[in-house]
Amino acid sequence: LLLTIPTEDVQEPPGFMYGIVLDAGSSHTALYIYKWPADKQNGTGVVTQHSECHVKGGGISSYAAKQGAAAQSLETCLDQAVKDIPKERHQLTPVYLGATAGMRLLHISSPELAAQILQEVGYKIQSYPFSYQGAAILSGQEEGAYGWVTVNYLLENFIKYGFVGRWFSPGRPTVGALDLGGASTQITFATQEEVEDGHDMMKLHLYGQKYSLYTHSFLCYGQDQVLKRLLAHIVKSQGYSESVTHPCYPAGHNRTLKLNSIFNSPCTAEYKPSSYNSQASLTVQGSGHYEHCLSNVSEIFSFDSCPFSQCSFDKVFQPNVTGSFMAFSAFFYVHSFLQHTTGITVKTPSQLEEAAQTVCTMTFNQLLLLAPQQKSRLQDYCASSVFVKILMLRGYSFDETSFPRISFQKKAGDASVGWALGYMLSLSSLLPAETVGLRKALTPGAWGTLLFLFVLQLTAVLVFILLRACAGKKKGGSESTI
Ligand SMILES: Nc1ncnc2c1ncn2[C@@H]1O[C@H](COP(=O)(O)OP(=O)(O)OP(=O)(O)O)[C@@H](O)[C@H]1O
Ligand SMILES: [Ca+2]
Repeated sequence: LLLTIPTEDVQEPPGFMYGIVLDAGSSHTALYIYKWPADKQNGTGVVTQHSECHVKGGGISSYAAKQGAAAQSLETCLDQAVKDIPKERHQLTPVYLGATAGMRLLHISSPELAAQILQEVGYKIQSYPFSYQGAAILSGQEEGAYGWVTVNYLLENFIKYGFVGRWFSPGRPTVGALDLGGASTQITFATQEEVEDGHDMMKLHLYGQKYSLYTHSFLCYGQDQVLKRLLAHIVKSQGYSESVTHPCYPAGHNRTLKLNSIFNSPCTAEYKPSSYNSQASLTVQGSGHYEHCLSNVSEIFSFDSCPFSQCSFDKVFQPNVTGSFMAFSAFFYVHSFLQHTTGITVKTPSQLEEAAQTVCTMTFNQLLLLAPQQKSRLQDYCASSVFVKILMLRGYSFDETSFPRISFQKKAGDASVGWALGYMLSLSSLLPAETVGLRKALTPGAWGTLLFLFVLQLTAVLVFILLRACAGKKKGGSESTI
C-alpha cells in the first residue's frame, strides 16, 4: 500500500528563491545569481548558480580618482540581474556586495576614498528593486573561510542527498581552498594540528559538525601586485636607471611604462625611491633567463626567521598541508596556460618546474602563436608561473605526495569557485549550525486512508481470533459429551 499510494513533497509548483552576490575584486567585479527551491527546508544543500555577469573594466578600487564611476560600472550587470530574476521575486532577493584586496589596499592608502566608493556602490545597488544587505570589505580570514565553504558545499562534503530521500553527512574529509587573486592570495584547510597564531585559526560549526580551520591571506601576494613588486624590486636592484633588464620577460621583448604605475601601490612602498618623477618613463627589456627570474621572484618572499615552530614565509605560521585541495582563480589560469602552451601535464612538482622553465625560455612570438587571444598577458606568464611554483612548493610546502592532490579548476559543476557562494550561504539562513532532518510527508488523505485500513485490519484480526476461540470452545464441549 505504501508503495502504491502517491506521496507528495510539495503542494504547489516549487518556484525558486534568488540571491545576488557582487564579488568586487581588485582586478574586476563579478555578479553571481544563485537560486534554490522556494519550498525546500533551509540548509539542505540545494543552492545552485543561476547565472553570472562580468563587469567591464577594472575593479571598483581602480575608480578611486573618478567619483561615481565605480557605481556606474556596475549598472550593466545589475540591469542584467533585473532581467534574469522573475519580477515577482525581485523584492525577496537579497543582494550583497563584498570587496576584497583592492579595497583593502585603498583603505590603507586612503580610508576616505575607500569609504566613499563603498557608499556610492551601496547607493547604486539600493536604486534597484532587490533587498539590499550591505556593501563591505571582507577581511582576509573571511575571504579564505568563505572560499573553503564554497568548495566544500559544491563538493557536497557537508551533507548529501541520499537515494532513500534523506539528507545525511557523507563523512568525507573536507577539501582545502587555494585562491590566487589580483592583490591577495588565501590558503585555507581543516587541520588537527595546533594553530600557533590565533589570527589564522577559524572554528566553524556547520550541519552539526565542528571544523577547525587554518586560514591565511597574504596581502600583496595576488598576481598583479606580485608582478608590480617584482618590477619594483628589479628597478631598485638595478639602481633606478631609466632602462632595466627583466629576466622573466621573454627575450627580446620590450616595454615602456611610467614609474608611477609601479610605485602607486602600498605593496611597492619598500622599493620606492625617496624622490622620483612619477611621470618618468622606464624601459623594460626582457632577457628570458629562467634562473635569474627564479632568484628575483624568490627575493620578494622572506623565508628567513620564523617566530613559530614552522612558517610558510614572511613570519607567518602554517601547519603542514593535509588532504586534497582545490586551487582556483589565477592558480587555475596559470596552470591551464602552462599545460596548453608546453603540452606538459602539470601534476607533480617537477612537472610544474619543467613547464615554468619551458615558458620562460619561449620568445614572445612563440607564445603568441600558441595563445593569440592572451596577447596582453603573455609577457607575464613566466613570472606568474615561477611565482606559483615558489609559493606552492617552497612557501606552502606542497611536495611529491601532496601536490598531486591539488585540483586546479575554476568551476565545480555549473558554479564558479570563489568566496561568493560561501558568503551568501553564511550571511543568509542557508547554512545551519545544526544537522538538518528531513522526512517524507504523506498527504492527510493518504494518511487517513492508511489509518482507516490499519484499524479495519486490526478489527478484522480481533474478530477472527474471537470467532476462532468461540468455535474452539464449542468443539471442546461437544467432545466431552461423547
Ligand atoms: N582569463 C584569464 N586568464 C588569465 N588571467 C586572468 C584571467 N582573468 C583574470 N586573470 C588574472 O588573474 C588574477 C586573479 O583574478 P581574479 O579575478 O581572481 O582576482 P580579483 O578577484 O579581482 O582579485 P582579489 O581577489 O585579489 O581582490 C588577476 O591578476 C587577473 O588579472
Ligand atoms: Ca577574488
